[in-house]
Amino acid sequence: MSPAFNENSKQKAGAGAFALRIVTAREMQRTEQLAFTAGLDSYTAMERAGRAVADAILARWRRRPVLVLCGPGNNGGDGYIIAATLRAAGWPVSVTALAAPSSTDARRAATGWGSTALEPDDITWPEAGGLIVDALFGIGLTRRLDGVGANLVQRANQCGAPIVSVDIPSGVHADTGAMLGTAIAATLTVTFAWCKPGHVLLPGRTATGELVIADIGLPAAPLPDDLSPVWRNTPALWRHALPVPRVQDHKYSRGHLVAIGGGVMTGAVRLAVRAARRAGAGLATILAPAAAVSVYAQDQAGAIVRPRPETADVVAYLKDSRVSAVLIGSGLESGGETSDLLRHVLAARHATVVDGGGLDAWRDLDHHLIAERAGPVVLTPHEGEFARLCGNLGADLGPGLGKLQRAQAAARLFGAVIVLKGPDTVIAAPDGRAIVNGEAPAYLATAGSGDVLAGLIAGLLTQGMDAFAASAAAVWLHAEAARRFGPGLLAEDLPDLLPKVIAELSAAS
Ligand SMILES: NC(=O)C1=CN([C@@H]2O[C@H](COP(=O)(O)OP(=O)(O)OC[C@H]3O[C@@H](n4cnc5c(N)ncnc54)[C@H](OP(=O)(O)O)[C@@H]3O)[C@@H](O)[C@H]2O)[C@@H](O)CC1
Ligand SMILES: [K+]
Repeated sequence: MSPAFNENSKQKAGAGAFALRIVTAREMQRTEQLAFTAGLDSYTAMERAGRAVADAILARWRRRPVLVLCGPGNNGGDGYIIAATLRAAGWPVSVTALAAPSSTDARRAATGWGSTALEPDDITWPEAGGLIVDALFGIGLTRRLDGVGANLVQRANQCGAPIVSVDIPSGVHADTGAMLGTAIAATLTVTFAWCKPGHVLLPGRTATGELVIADIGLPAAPLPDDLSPVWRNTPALWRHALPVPRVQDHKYSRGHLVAIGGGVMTGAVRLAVRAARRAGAGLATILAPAAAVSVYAQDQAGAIVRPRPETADVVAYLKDSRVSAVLIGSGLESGGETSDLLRHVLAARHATVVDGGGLDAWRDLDHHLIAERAGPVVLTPHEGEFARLCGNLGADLGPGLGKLQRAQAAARLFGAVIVLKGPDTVIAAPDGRAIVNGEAPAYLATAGSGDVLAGLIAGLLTQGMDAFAASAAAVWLHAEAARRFGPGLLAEDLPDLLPKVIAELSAAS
């Protein structure tokens, strides 16, 4: 397993993995408190935060009229520092205050700004050639925006000037990415120390625009022990674990994947198996209903296709010690036969990817079978499948449970890696680790692309890669292949794009 996935302190981690962390608002606040206890002055932190935002603005825009919207908390405090810094750089700056500053540091920053703050009714909104700084609410936002605050957000979004958000667009929930009533649509967001879930999960990711993560000297003390192990998905986390064939390898030692083929929707497993083979699986065998054998056999000359007239044939085949992973569910109907097959597949104790119809079958499994199985399991639901799989999972944790927390809860419940798919796919492990993939291109919203992903995960698993790392790697490779192809992408295109993406990663490591 990657050391990056285990890091829990700055000392233990490579700087790269450390910087990729995603922390909740509460974790950020605790990190901040530890730093203050260790001697960091809280106003110094605010000054650094404000200057970091002002620097990002000065690096991107030439002198122009700027309106700074300040809220009552420390986010507003940052806003007064930004206003004073831009004024000192010669910019025409005006400030409006939603309410008087409510913290000691924010009051001090407002005093430092020194000039009058406009009443919201007296604002002259900048045009496209101006700039707005959104310092209304940061990670301390707890309630829905309404009244004057909501009105300021809407007017700012409508006025046509680019908006720079301080820490997070006001109105976005830092832990879930949800919009609390309404939210700023930023061109640029400057956050501090680490990214928050709200920057990478939709709709917060769209509201964030370009994201800059500024170093303001935090953490300045050892991290809280129980900081949740969550990262943004990039190759730094798993590149070193990608399988590379050794000189003595043969097809079985490179990994033998068995895919359970369906009788009608044969395309799913054909796509999946091609992706697995392109990812390096030495051999793929499709166990297909007798009537569909010729369809599978005509598609890929290099894959083995065997009939499976009875479930017993599958059971016997999976006893072969040369099988190293199983893919079940792609193109299978939910219901009796699939449930029966899934029970037998799990009993065979291989690493297993469960997709499509297999996910409904998983829901109906006896829980002792889930607990007793030995092989690692990856479940790959999209939101609809997740809702059927998990029902109101997490409802007891509060109404605002986000995608990240839902995936983590499901992974713990099932003891399986969950790949909760979408434009902001979350990969969660049973031990609480999670990775958010924030960069999937919309071209992936096409039939069959989920089958390719399931096959790609299975292809990496079958070569011995850890289930969590294999899932994160597959999600990233899948998105990168799609990004390179661009418009007109078909799921059929994806498998053959993989070798180049993988080769470039391997060459760069
Ligand atoms: N983390 C760091 O390292 C550093 C963080 N820094 C900065 O501090 C920010 C966090 O500051 P923060 O904790 O004061 O919270 P913030 O976001 O200003 O909001 C709290 C205020 O809003 C109010 N309020 C809440 N919801 C509301 C609503 N719907 N409608 C109306 N009001 C509402 C709430 O009122 P209350 O709930 O108390 O009644 C309170 O007055 C952080 O994002 C970053 O910018 C840097 O300065 C230094 C380093
Ligand atoms: K903000």
